[in-house]
Amino acid sequence: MSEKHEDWQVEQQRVDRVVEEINEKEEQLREKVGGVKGEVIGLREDFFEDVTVNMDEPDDVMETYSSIRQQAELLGERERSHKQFYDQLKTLHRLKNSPYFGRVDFVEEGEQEAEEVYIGVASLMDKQDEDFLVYDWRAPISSLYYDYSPGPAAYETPEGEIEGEMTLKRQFIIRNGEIKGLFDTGVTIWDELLQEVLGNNANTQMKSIVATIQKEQNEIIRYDKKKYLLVQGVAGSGKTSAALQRVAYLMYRYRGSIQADQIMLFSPNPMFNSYVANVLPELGEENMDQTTFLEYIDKRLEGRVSYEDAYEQLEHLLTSQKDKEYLVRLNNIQYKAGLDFKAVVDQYMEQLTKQGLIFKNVKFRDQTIVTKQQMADYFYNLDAAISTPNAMQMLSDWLLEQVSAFEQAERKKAWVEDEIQHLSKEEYLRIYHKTQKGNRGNQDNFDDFQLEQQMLSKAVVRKYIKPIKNKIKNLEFLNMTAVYKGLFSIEPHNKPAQWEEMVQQTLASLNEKHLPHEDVTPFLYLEDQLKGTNVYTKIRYLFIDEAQDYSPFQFEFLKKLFPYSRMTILGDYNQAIYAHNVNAPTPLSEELHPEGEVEKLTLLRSYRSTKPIIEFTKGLVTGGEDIEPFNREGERPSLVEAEDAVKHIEAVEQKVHSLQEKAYETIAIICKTAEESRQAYEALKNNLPVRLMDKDTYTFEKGLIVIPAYLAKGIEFDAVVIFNASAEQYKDEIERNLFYTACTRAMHELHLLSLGQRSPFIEEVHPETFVEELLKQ
Ligand SMILES: Nc1ncnc2c1ncn2[C@@H]1O[C@H](COP(=O)(O)OP(=O)(O)OP(=O)(O)O)[C@@H](O)[C@H]1O
Repeated sequence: MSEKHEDWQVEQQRVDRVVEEINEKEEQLREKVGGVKGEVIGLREDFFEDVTVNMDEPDDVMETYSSIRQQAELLGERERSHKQFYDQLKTLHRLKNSPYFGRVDFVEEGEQEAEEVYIGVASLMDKQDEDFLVYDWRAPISSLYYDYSPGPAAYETPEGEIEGEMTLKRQFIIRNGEIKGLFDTGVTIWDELLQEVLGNNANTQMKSIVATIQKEQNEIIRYDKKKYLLVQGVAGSGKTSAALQRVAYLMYRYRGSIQADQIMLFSPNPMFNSYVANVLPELGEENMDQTTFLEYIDKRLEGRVSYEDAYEQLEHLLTSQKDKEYLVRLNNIQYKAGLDFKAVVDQYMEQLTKQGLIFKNVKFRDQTIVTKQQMADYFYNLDAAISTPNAMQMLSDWLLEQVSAFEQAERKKAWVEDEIQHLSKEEYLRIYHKTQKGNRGNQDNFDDFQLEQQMLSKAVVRKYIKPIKNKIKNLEFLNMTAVYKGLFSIEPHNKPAQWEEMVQQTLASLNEKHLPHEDVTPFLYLEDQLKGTNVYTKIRYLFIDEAQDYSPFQFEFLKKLFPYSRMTILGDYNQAIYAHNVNAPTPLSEELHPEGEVEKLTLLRSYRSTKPIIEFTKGLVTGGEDIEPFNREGERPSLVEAEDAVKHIEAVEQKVHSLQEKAYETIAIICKTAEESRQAYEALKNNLPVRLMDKDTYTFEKGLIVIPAYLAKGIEFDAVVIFNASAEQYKDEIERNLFYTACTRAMHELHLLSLGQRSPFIEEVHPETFVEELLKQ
C-alpha cells in the first residue's frame, strides 16, 4: 500500500461530502419508498372498494370491467415505482460503502479546465441534479480510465469521438466511506490495485472486476460492431470476467430495450453457474439466463431417448483400452462433429422429403387407429411445395381428426359401460363435477339418466384417448430413432476411412435404443429439420463460454436455435478437452463464421496465477511462449515422484497438510477422471476432510475437494494438487489440454504428485520452472 498521498486528506473530504449527499438522498428516498409501499398495501387491501361492480346490464358489465382495469393499472404503476425506488436505495447503499474507485482528470480539446471524473459502480448526481458526483463505470467517459494513462486520450460517444488530454489518473480503495488506498498511475502502468486484488484468496463466488478492468478487456466489454465477437484468451486472462461485465454493460447501454431475460449464457457446467451467480447482482443488475449445453439436451431428450452425455463420453475415452474399438469410436466422434457430416444429414433430409420417413402406428390398446403406412401415404401425398414441418403439422391435424372419430365410436363399446359400472365413488363425483362445470348454463341436468350415461362414457373414453392426442400434438408419431438409423444407409461423399465399422458401431448402439453423445446433436438437428425448431426468438445476445469445447456441428445447431442473437464466443484452444476438437476447428475459428460479420480479439495476459505458475504452465502447450504472466510473485510449482501407491497417498496428504497450514480457503485435488477422483477420495477420506465433486454437484463451496479436471473448467482455487501427474495418466495428445486445464486452475500454489514416472508433458517444460521434491520420511 502506498504512503499517505499528499491529496489524501482532500480526497477523504470529498468522499465525506459524497457520503453525506448519499445519506440525504437515502433519507428522501426512504420516505418515498415508505409512502409508495403504504399506497400499494392500501390499494391491494381496498381493491374492490374503489371499483364499481355492477353486472346487471351489458353496459354495466363493461363499466365494471374498465373500472377494474383502471384500478389494476394504478396498482401496477405504484408497484413499479416501489421497485424503482427500492432499487435506487440498494444502489445508494452500495455507493455509500465505496462511492468510487477511480478518478481521471480530462481536458477536452478546446477547453481550458480539466473535468474531474470520478468513476464508481453507478452514477450519482448532486442535489441539484446538475453535475455528476460519480459516473457509472459503463458511461462513455469512463472508458478513459480503462484505456489510457495520463497523456493524450479519447473516448467514443454516440455522437463521435472526443479527444483531449488526461492530466491525472487515480485509483482508490474505499471501504465504509474511508479511503484505504490511493495510487496515481504514471505513464508506465504499475497496477497496484490489481496486485492487491489478485493476491487475495480465491472465492467460491466470482468477483466483479470493474475497478481493474484492463484495456484489452474493456474492448471486449464495449464491443458493438459485428454480429460475432470471438475472444481467444489464454487460461486466466479474464474471459469469463469480461463476459459478465459485458452483460452489465449491455444492460446499461441499452437500458429500456434490452432486459436480462434477452441475454443468455451457455456455461460449461452447473457448478460454474453458481460460481458466477453473484457478479451481476453485485453490480446492481439482474442475472441473465444461464444454461449448459448438457441441460438443453436433457430438456429435449429426457424420458424419450436414452443418451450418453459429454462427460460420460469423455470418461469412456479416457478410461478405456486404446484398442481397435476405441479408434473406431474416435473416428465416429471426430467425423460426426464436423460439417461434412452435417452435409450428409442435409442430403438425407432432402431425400426424406420424397420418401423414407418412418412413423409409428397410432394404437389404442390392441386396435390400430391409423397404420404407419396410412400416415406415410397421407404425408407423401401432400403438395411437395409444403415445407416438411408444415406437412408434419398437417399430418398431426389429420391424425387428431381420425382419433376423434375413433373416440366417438368407442363410447358405445361394452368395455366403457363396464368401466362406468366399476367407477369408484370419488371417480364418479370427479367426473360428475367436471361435466357439470362444462355444462353450466345448459338446461339439461343429471336427472336425465341417458344424459348421465353419455357424459360418463365420454369422460371415460377421453381419459384414455387424451394421452394419445397429446402425443400426436407433440408429433411423437414420427419414429425418430428409426429415421435417424436410416441416415446410416447413405454413403457419404467424402467417405471417411473405416466408415463401415463406424456405421456398425453406431447401429449397435441405436439398436440398444441408446444414442452415443456424438449422435446427439445430429439427431436433434435432424429432428428440428423435420418437425420445425423451437427457436429462442427473444434472445438478443448469446454468450458461449468455453467455446473451444463445442464442435462445428454443435455451433451450427446453436446458430439455428438463436437466429436473432449477436454472439460473444469466448474460449481457449489450449483448453479444448473433447475428442471432437483435436485438430479440428471450433466456434473460435474465424472460418466457421460468415465473412465480414466476425471480429476476433485475443487476450494473452493471464491474471489468475502467480508468475512462477504461469512460467511452468506455459511450457505445457504449443504456442505457450506467447502467454504473458501478470507480475505476481509466489513459489515455483513442485513435483514429487512416488514409487508406490502407499507413498503416493502419503505424499498427497503431506502436501495438503502443508497447504492447510497456510490458511488457504479453497484447495483442490484435481484428477484426470471421475473414476480416478472416486479412488482418490476413498484413499484420502479417512485422513483428510475432503469432499468429492461430481457432475451433479451444483454448488461450489469452500474447503478441500477432489474433482475431475473437466469439471474444474472455468473455476479457480487458491491451491491445486494434481493427484497423479504420471506418464500413465497424461501422455496422449488428447490428455495434454486436460492436464493444462487442471494446472491452470491454481491461483497461488501448484503441486504435482506422480505415481511412478512423470508425464512426458512435464519433461517438455523448462526444468527451472519447477522444483523437484523428495518425499519426507
Ligand atoms: N482486470 C482484472 N482485474 C482483476 N482481476 C481480474 C482481471 N481479469 C481477470 N481477473 C481475475 O483473474 C481470474 C481469471 O479470470 P477468468 O476466470 O475470467 O478467466 P478466464 O479467461 O475465463 O479463465 P479460464 O479460461 O482459465 O477459465 C479471476 O480471478 C478474475 O477475477
